[in-house]
Amino acid sequence: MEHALEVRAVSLRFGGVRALTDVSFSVKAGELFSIIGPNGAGKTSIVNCISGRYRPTEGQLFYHGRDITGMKPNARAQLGIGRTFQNLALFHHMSVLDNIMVGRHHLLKNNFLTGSLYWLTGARREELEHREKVEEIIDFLDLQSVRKATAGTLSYGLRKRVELARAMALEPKLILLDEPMAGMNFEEKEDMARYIVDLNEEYGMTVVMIEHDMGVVMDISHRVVVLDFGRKIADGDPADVLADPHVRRAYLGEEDELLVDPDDAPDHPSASEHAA
Ligand SMILES: Nc1ncnc2c1ncn2[C@@H]1O[C@H](COP(=O)(O)OP(=O)(O)OP(=O)(O)O)[C@@H](O)[C@H]1O
Repeated sequence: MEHALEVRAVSLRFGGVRALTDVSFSVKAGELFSIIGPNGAGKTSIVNCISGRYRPTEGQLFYHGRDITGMKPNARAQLGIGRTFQNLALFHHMSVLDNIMVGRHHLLKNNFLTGSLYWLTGARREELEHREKVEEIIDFLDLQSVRKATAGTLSYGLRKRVELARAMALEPKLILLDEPMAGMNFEEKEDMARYIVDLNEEYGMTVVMIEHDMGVVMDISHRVVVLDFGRKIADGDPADVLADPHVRRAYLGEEDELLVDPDDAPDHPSASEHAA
């Protein structure tokens, strides 16, 4: 499988704070890949480096073999890298439909200059195509009943779903999800997990997700990377990562968060066998 993303020896400093130190990992095209780690481990920092919000102090990033280290976020979005944010970034006064349409602006070929020639140019056809795509996403994420609602009036779980819809509207090949299930109740999490699996499987999107809910991460991820104090301490398939003694130690004191016992996960050695 081709690498969709390669993070090569990335370090990031904010003054004296070392948010990331020499982090390397790669994500294969079509993978559902998760980034985990205790609070302050550097998860959002690495996602911001991938999306272009932050520029690494050292190291390089490659997207399908192309060096994107110095590229602006917009240029990365045009290449097919989409994202959602930890804190919702919706236009609260706008409808669900319009919020999703905003997600397509990178794909608009016609602008206000050609807008005056609306009926003569391809602008009308283009708008219809965009509408169709938006309707497809609304169906996929079961947002029909709220499509005209003002985004700010929706429940938190629904707003997270609209944010996912807006990120999907860009038709990314790689989607970065920053805590897509944070603040959700059990049912909302189950729904969101299903949508994420479906967009990976049905749309073939490569998914890179930060998520704190270990049960969900271990359930749906193909591979996992673990950060601690800005350094990578493990990566591999979920069962191996759970059984890794470094990972278990990193979560000591947060043991309640490591909800899945490695002995319950299928087809892997126990922590003690692994350590032996
Ligand atoms: N803009 C910034 N300026 C200064 N320090 C920052 C900035 N962003 C992150 N940091 C620091 O970098 C480190 C890693 O933060 P980051 O937000 O990436 O961690 P995280 O794993 O996403 O944490 P959480 O799970 O709490 O969201 C922390 O020490 C944080 O305080």
